[in-house]
Amino acid sequence: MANRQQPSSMPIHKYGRYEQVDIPDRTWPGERITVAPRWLSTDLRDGNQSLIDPMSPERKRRMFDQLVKMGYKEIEVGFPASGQTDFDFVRSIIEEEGAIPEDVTISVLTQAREDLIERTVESLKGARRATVHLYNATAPVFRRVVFRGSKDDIKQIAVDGTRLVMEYAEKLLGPETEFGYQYSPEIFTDTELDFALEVCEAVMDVYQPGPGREIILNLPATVERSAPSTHADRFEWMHRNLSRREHVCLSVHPHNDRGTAVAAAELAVMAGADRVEGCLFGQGERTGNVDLVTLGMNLFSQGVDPQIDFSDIDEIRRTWEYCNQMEVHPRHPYVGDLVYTSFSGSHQDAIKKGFDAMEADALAKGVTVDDLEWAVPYLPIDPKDVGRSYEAVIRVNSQSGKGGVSYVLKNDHKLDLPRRMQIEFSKIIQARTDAEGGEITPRDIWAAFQDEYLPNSGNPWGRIQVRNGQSTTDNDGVDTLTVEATVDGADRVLTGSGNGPISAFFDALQAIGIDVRLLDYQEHTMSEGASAQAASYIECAIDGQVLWGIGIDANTTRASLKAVVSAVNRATR
Ligand SMILES: CC(=O)SCCNC(=O)CCNC(=O)[C@H](O)C(C)(C)COP(=O)(O)OP(=O)(O)OC[C@H]1O[C@@H](n2cnc3c(N)ncnc32)[C@H](O)[C@@H]1OP(=O)(O)O
Ligand SMILES: CC(C)C(=O)C(=O)O
Ligand SMILES: [Mg+2]
Repeated sequence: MANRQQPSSMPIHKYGRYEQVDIPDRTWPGERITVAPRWLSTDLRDGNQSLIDPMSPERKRRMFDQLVKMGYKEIEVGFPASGQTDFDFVRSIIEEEGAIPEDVTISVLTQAREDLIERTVESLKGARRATVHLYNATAPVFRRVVFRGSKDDIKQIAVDGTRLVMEYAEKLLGPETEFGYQYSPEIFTDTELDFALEVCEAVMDVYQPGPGREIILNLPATVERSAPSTHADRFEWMHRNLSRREHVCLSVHPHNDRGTAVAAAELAVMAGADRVEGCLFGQGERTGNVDLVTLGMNLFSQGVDPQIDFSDIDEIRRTWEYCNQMEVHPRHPYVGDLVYTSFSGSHQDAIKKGFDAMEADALAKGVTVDDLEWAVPYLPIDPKDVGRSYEAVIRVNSQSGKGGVSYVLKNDHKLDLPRRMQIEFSKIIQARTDAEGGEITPRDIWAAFQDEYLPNSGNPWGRIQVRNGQSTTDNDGVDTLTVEATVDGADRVLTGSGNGPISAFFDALQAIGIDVRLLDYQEHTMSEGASAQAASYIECAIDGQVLWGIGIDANTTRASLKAVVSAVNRATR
């Protein structure tokens, strides 16, 4: 087919191309992530600084406790020199016995300005483990517009800032504090690579990382501008060229301006990054920081332990929504309201078959479904693993087919409809969703099913209602059936004989002018144990119409007779 697209009127001349990196022997495409990187949550700093209404101390504390509970061991808790609120929050968690677990390191951000550095270090007094994180922008436009200085001037800001952090840490923090240092060349992604390296080296010359003295070099995509592959190339280049690499924790800090922060983080880890900074559900400046939940769950879905507990994702989401006063989008990966739900017919069909196949495999292997590798089409993970139920997995509207409707009946009512009956009932539901629009709930599907096939339960309709039946079998295997029934409102006793109760019943119906021929018959138990109910499904040709009926009863013979009545009544409805 010819491409008929036309040039747009968009002002494309305003934007330049992002430079590629010349690294033809790149190795990252062949790497796999087999262990979780170190995580740092910056929800309380980058996330908080981008809120219309920054978190109150109480909200900050709720978020901090949630992050600790999930297993984050590095948490950026604020920008203490920004004002009293952040400073007091840092003091409050340090001063409250046990608020910061022994193995959790808090970190705080500061600009490279002496007064701010002093205040920042002061906020950490008495902390068990604390990192000061210093940043200054290094990209050309920032050098020219913000700092109005040369490359050397900008490098000097980083060098002086690092020296000041060390001096104030020495002066203000006691031996009880295990002190760490992090430097970020802000706007790394727009900084010339050799200059970013030069600044990082100069910072290291001051800080002198070495055995037992790690430095965290965090290379932020402050504004995401490149493809994740180019970002990865830049990381591989830094990873290869940094000196003292074994004493450097190389950290990635993607923002999501192009919507590819998750990919950028993953490829950066493949390219050598040891650590990822981000926020839950992608909160953060503009389009957000990289989403730590998606990253962690992506590992989980590949069989890699994220070392973070997402098993109650709705609880995490509720806390996040409360603290940020924002809502998670219904399509947000792993957590949105609709992400484990299929409306469309072919998806539902495949999901239902997937669940059935998992059950059958588990049965055949003598294990539980949870012991098997997850293999349900259209569901990348088992919703149960994040605390979701299967209730919302399939929802039915006009785009749905037999798979969805029969999934609801099987899941909610233990009725495993034969395939042709699924098709028959699905048409009934389809007619309704087409006529009324919107979604039909599982409760309404069940009401429609009862009304269509089980009219005797609470809603008697149809020509025949059976009350009692007795059958006897003679020595030749001929069944004689006597049934007490109401036929067209009058009490009748029907008798017939055949080579089984169903054919005997057909014979009895023949006597009152109803011609029934058996086409298919299936049954299954609905539960285990002595009081188990059985479901019988019968497909009949009745006076020229082909119809299904269903009967449910603890006795399989009664269930099959009820199924015949269900079909016969439907034929004359
Ligand atoms: C990418 C990021 O997310 S970076 C983190 C951003 N977060 C925040 O800014 C939240 C907290 N910040 C604040 O509350 C305020 O900015 C404060 C209190 C820290 C400082 O406020 P102010 O003193 O009014 O300065 P302001 O923030 O406007 O900074 C501008 C000045 O700092 C300089 N500056 C900016 N960043 C840095 C830096 N990292 N290191 C050194 N100087 C810096 C600018 O060049 C400018 O200097 P000038 O006044 O000489 O032109
Ligand atoms: C302070 C730095 C790390 C930052 O948040 C950014 O550049 O996005
Ligand atoms: Mg940021």
